[in-house]
Amino acid sequence: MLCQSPRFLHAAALRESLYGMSVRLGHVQQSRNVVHPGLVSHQGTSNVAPRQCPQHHSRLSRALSTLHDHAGHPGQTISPHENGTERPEGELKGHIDIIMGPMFAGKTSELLRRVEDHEAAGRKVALVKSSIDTRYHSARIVTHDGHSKACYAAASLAELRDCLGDEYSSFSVIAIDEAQFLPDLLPFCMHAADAEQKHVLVAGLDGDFKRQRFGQVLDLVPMADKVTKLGGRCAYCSSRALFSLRIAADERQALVGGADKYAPVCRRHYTELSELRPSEA
Ligand SMILES: Nc1ncnc2c1ncn2[C@@H]1O[C@H](COP(=O)(O)OP(=O)(O)O)[C@@H](O)[C@H]1O
Ligand SMILES: Cc1cn([C@H]2C[C@H](O)[C@@H](COP(=O)(O)O)O2)c(=O)[nH]c1=O
Repeated sequence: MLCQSPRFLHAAALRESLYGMSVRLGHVQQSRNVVHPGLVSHQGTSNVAPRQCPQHHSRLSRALSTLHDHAGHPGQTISPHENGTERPEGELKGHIDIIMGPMFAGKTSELLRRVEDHEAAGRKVALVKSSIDTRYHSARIVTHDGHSKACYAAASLAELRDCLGDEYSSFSVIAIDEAQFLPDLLPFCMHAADAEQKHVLVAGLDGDFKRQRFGQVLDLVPMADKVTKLGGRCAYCSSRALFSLRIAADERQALVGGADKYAPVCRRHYTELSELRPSEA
């Protein structure tokens, strides 16, 4: 099977694409269909001898040989199975999906929906939340409208891994809720997706009540395959809620709570009401 991942590109195709790139830059010297500087005949012929630029040629050769070493030899393909990670045909490959947004936007509901889809497809899912979140239940993920599912609760993702022991490798999907509270979110997810080829689902707040970065959720965005930003319904009008307004007089970034301490708000109500927030005594 020819894997679509750039890492496993057929080495010959890789060479071709590099030549193509260099042609556009006018740097290629020894392709049969290159007319220097950077003109390619559609017939694949040229009556102009390609001009050699030793400096560029050796740089390109070095780059190609490095890629060659990593991508295999011409005519050879590398399948992901050859890197020592056995995965049955049709299984998922490394992937990171982020579901973010303010409180009450439906992040947990969406996470549980995707978990159920994976389970229905026969994949084994480890569902975990930060153990800081004890709002509704210590060992269940519970949505604000009462849906719930049993989960692991851990202070960190390293702790989850230790707790699962040898069983960890049997999970092809890791689903994480309340991701903003997990201190090792970024390294764990990168390793799980890049090295272990797991499908990682992450749900969490992108910003805190001050609209500042919260934990490592935003750091994961450049690593993600898919990012979904959900919005809720403003508690004070019918507009889309983008932010979490803290009603409680507490300035600490981490303050576990629900509708007793927070309300989902639109931009206008966030701006107006956050100025009126009671401050700590
Ligand atoms: N102020 C609120 N108090 C309680 N439940 C709410 C409130 N606003 C919305 N909800 C309900 O919560 C659901 C979303 O819950 P959930 O998936 O747990 O959201 P999130 O994980 O983004 O906080 C909504 O579909 C809605 O039914
Ligand atoms: C905005 C904000 C929230 N929190 C806490 C409050 C809740 O316990 C969770 C978010 O839960 P949800 O599933 O997204 O509803 O985070 C906080 O500690 N600090 C904040 O600024």
